Amino acid sequence: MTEWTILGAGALGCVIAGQLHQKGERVGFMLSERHRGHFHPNLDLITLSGRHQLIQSQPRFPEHARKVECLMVFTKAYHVLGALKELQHLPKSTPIILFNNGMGLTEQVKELMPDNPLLVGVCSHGAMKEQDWLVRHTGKGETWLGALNEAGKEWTHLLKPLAASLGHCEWSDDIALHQRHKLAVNAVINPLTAYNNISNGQLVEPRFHDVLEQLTDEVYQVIARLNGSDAESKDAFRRRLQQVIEETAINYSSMQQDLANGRKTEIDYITGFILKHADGIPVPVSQQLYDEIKRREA
Ligand SMILES: NC(=O)C1=CN([C@@H]2O[C@H](COP(=O)(O)OP(=O)(O)OC[C@H]3O[C@@H](n4cnc5c(N)ncnc54)[C@H](OP(=O)(O)O)[C@@H]3O)[C@@H](O)[C@H]2O)C=CC1
Ligand SMILES: CC(C)(CO)C(=O)C(=O)O
Repeated sequence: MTEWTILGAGALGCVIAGQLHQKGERVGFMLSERHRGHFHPNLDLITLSGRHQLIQSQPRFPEHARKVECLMVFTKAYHVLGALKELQHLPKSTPIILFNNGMGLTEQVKELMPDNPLLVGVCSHGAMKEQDWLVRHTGKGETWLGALNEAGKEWTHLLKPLAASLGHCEWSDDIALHQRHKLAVNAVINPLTAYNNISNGQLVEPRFHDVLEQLTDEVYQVIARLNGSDAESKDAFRRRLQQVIEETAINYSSMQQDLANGRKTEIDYITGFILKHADGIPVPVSQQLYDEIKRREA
């Protein structure tokens, strides 16, 4: 049985680790430097039903990389390259699955890890870190897996244990399409909620009607052009967006939380992607939100 190594023991990484562990899978955490020399308690995962599940796991650091059998990367997008660079001893045969939100890292990861099987996971589970080693699973979602390079295509067998543990996991031959699908929702909800310091549900208030409409339109046009014949209709995108807003109404988006807590956001990989691919499509709202959030981040 393959051991899953979780790089990025934050909210989502811990929730996925917990679900794998619950199904009897072997799981390990590859920790960041700040954890070295500290006591590592068992991970306390609060499941969707509110039950506490304690997960015992052997903490690992980059010098243990040569033993890693399958690496799942759950760091924020801006930490992915730095975290991978630390794993100099990672075997070239070890598959690496990137789960970060946003896009724009693919080429750099391919350059950095040219021999490893590379995959992407697009995951819509919800997770919240309440404190170090205490994580809450806040929403059940889907997981899509796809290859980033030829070697990655040999790892479709990972689906079975992932589907058994996560409730859903399917293979996609066009994983970038799934990434853009998710990115489109994030590119509307995240910067607007972060900029206005509001919960997702507050976006339906009349004062946000016009800006929400305009941003939805900008993001739709950019993503629809990239998706070509696979593009959803604008109404379908609106309905999907509305559904996420309703289902996560009481939640604060990850970007709102990052900005409100003085952390770096993933704006470069979400709104930054929209700006980069606008290619003549006017995107004034996206540009203004991007500039303002970058200014506040600094
Ligand atoms: N939370 C959610 O519901 C969802 C999140 N996502 C995406 O998943 C990704 C992770 O999100 P989330 O779990 O919320 O983020 P968190 O900030 O909670 O977790 C990220 C973790 O990465 C760790 N990390 C950073 N650098 C390194 C390193 N060099 N080596 C090892 N670990 C490192 C951090 O460690 P430490 O701070 O301890 O040093 C932190 O624990 C993001 O891209 C997010 O957008 C996608 C879907 C849902
Ligand atoms: C779907 C959404 C917007 C939920 O808050 C999210 O993925 C995020 O906050 O990053």
